Amino acid sequence: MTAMPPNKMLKELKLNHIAVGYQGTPVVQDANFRIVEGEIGCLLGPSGCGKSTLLRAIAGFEPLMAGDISLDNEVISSSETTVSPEKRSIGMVFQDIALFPHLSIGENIAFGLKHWSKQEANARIDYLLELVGLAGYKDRYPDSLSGGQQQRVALARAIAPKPKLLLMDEPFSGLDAKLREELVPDIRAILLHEKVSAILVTHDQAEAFAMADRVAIMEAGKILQVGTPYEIYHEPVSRFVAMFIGQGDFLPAVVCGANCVHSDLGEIHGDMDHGFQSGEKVDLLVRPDDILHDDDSEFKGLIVSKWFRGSYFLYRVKLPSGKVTYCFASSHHNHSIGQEIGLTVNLDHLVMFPIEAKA
Ligand SMILES: Nc1ncnc2c1ncn2[C@@H]1O[C@H](COP(=O)(O)OP(=O)(O)OP(=O)(O)O)[C@@H](O)[C@H]1O
Repeated sequence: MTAMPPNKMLKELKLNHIAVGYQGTPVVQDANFRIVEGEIGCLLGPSGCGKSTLLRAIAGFEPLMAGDISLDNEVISSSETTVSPEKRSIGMVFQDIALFPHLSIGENIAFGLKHWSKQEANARIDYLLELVGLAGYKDRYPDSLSGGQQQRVALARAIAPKPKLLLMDEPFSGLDAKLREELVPDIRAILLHEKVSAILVTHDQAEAFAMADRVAIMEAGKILQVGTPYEIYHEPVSRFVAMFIGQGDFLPAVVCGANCVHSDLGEIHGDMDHGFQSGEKVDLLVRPDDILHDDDSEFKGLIVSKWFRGSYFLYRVKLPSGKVTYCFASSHHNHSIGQEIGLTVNLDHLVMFPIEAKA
């Protein structure tokens, strides 16, 4: 396979305090985000929070009400100017794959290569088909391909003209869970190989974490936090982010030192200063993997519900205080609802929030 790296790699895409909306009403406000060379970003949030609107603004389909977007230091959108989508060197992949049904796979990929010589375009098509694992499919038609194969072709078509940036709006949501799980790391590997920077829109946390280097969590038109998947999961800046990402519970707790907190789980010592004052009342975030089943532990919980997840059990356990949390157990520890089991607390990174004032 002849490697053909993109000529025009993105250096930086920067969203600077942008507002976007419809009919004069902003639906995204004060959004800041950036991705750099070879990076895959993600806009993650619940339905209706404004992810697609933001993506459409980056693509140039929606004008800005405030702020600006720059691509390699050139402003491509502001409240005064919107460089047209076709002049942005940005490719797009959508949920509804939208391959041209009357064109062969090769012709679909050739669609954005009209200005290329026939020889160069053919070489590019062969190269991309091999890259996406569909060598030999050039003369087939879209309806003879599976959903996953069609999405690979859509990716090949979008990156064929070597865009600086690829925008993907829920590209996997039409595919079944197993296929999605297989396809996501493949697509990430292809983008990294081709050094194409990309932004993915999704409401699926697992997809975001598997795909992206940098994730922006959105709620109601605002970006609440930007970070690596690890930071977002382990260092959420708000209750919303903590609860939107993964499972967990808040336990009432009292601070007992710079890295210490006392809760229904006993006294826990974290691995760094949490910034709260001794004596302060807080809510402590407890994730399923923070509490492990341990036959030898004196600390007990009563199983109130359970899920078999193949390689492990996830239990909901009632603590002696009456609070309920999650607990992990390996898959051969199959206990019944109503049974008491030993628990070990495995929590060294303390995530806490001030107690919310009751209305
Ligand atoms: N063309 C439009 N005209 C008016 N309002 C719109 C338009 N498109 C979207 N909206 C509104 O803007 C808000 C954000 O929509 P958007 O599609 O950006 O959200 P999203 O996070 O991508 O949602 P989903 O995950 O459901 O696709 C919603 O309240 C939506 O109703």
